[in-house]
Amino acid sequence: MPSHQPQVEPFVMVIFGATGDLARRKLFPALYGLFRDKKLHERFAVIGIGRRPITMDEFRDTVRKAIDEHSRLEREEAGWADFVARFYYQPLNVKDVSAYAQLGGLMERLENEWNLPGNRFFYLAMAPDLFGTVSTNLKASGLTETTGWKRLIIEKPFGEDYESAKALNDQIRQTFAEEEIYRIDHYLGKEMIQNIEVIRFANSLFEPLWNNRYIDNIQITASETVGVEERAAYYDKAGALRDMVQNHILQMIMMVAMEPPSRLVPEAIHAEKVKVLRSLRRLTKDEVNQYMVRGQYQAGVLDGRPVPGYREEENVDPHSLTETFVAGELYVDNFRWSGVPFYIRTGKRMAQKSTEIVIQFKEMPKNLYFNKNGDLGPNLLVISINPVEGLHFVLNAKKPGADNDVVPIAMAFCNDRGGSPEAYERLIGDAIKGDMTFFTHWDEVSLAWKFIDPIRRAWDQQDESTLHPYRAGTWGPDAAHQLLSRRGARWWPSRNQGTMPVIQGNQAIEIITCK
Ligand SMILES: NC(=O)C1=CN([C@@H]2O[C@H](COP(=O)(O)OP(=O)(O)OC[C@H]3O[C@@H](n4cnc5c(N)ncnc54)[C@H](OP(=O)(O)O)[C@@H]3O)[C@@H](O)[C@H]2O)C=CC1
Ligand SMILES: O=C1O[C@H](COP(=O)(O)O)[C@@H](O)[C@H](O)[C@H]1O
Repeated sequence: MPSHQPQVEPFVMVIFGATGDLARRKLFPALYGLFRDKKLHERFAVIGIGRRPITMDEFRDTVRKAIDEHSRLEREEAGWADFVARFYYQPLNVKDVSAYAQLGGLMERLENEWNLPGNRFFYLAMAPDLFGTVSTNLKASGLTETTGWKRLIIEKPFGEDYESAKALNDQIRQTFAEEEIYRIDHYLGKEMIQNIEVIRFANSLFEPLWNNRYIDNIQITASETVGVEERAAYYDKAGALRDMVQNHILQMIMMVAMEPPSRLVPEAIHAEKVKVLRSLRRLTKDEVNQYMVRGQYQAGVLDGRPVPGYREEENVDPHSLTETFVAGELYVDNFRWSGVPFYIRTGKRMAQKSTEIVIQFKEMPKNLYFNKNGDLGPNLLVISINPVEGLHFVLNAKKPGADNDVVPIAMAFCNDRGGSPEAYERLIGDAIKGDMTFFTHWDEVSLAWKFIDPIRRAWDQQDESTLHPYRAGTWGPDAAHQLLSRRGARWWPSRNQGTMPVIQGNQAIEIITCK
């Protein structure tokens, strides 16, 4: 959470890839939400770029449909004309540097018409192999020479390994300085991810316990029920390790494990996050299969309907060895976390959509109380990120009315306000204010790849025998459970729409918490 409140200023935003899926589903609705909540300056304009030769009116129609279908806010006629009048379209092939002159002409015209001071946003919402080209061509055509500021918002994936990410970064840095580059990781825009810092650093309760003396293990789950959908061309090359672990999962580890920053400013926060990645234990080739598990979904049943296996999906190589599931036991080798396993798991076609972080505290030094199964469950702090947003603190207490039975109870906070801004809306709003707190610094990207690359290389050299199959609709392969059971731990069941089943002995106890 930034302590300062930067001002919003007038700007022109150029969206490269404005006729694509991301623009339609996320970017236009985000701009509409910001507009409706009066978080944009009254003077702004948006230029959409794509190759297809559509007119400005057709483009505005696309924006309207996008908002009707995907906005968190119902579109209102009042104010609509004012909003949509700011959208313009310029057909352009981004590979053709000579075509940028037309874009420059349009930008200058709009800057005059809307009395804009030359603040320029360039949003790269297109295939990653075009990121570098656009950046280079923007400079070559002089569009980044401006009287105001210039900022680049760039989508994932940022490279496919350290070398390619570095090459891309070097290319972009020819045009934009690090403090002008806003690398999106949409997980950092999620309400409860942003809340992790607040929970940790605004409560004196947690800081003394937030270390290897009191925490037994940390579990991070990002499970999905969807399969590869229409993204096979990208996903079959990327796999879950690059798609989810390199960015979102490592970001969650950084948020949980970082030291308190000296001040709530982006530089101080990034510096602490980077230290976590520097302490993250890198795996040697021989250690990879000891600490990491990869899996691939097979046909199964989800929500009562049969779903195909990964290799049967459209446009997937029928012999693909791409992992759709990753689990791992990671270590942050510093004073605070030495010896505490960070268990991670992420996958497609799993039993539930759930993004959740569970902090499991250590057992009492001596148990005076037992529940009827003869044990006492550990205290848990559960941070629910998606689809439920909330916080559960699981404690032990006397079962009401019973003499000696102890049951888990939960102190819960549930964010069920509904209609709160989505990740993209928060992040675009931050970028407009010039607040980089929840964007990824190059140091984070590069260190993340340096952690991922040896795992990727090891798996790329292995055959099918280390790719664990799992049935669609389950919690992944057995090997992912064995990662924990060998240390006497287990994955805590995901909280599901308001209940948190806690398992003690072999019995699941439902703690009713939120509606
Ligand atoms: N879709 C999503 O939910 C998410 C997407 N992303 C990332 O966002 C980026 C965009 O993804 P997405 O919107 O799905 O992609 P789409 O394929 O749907 O859209 C691609 C866009 O790029 C334009 N385009 C392609 N080539 C050129 C060119 N040579 N010159 C000008 N415009 C071009 C297309 O316009 P036209 O066809 O008119 O040329 C289109 O507007 C990717 O980096 C992706 O990884 C990240 C997270 C989620
Ligand atoms: O970045 C990505 O994230 C989504 C999952 O995001 P969520 O907000 O729904 O948890 C994932 O489906 C996609 O493969 C990946 O590229």
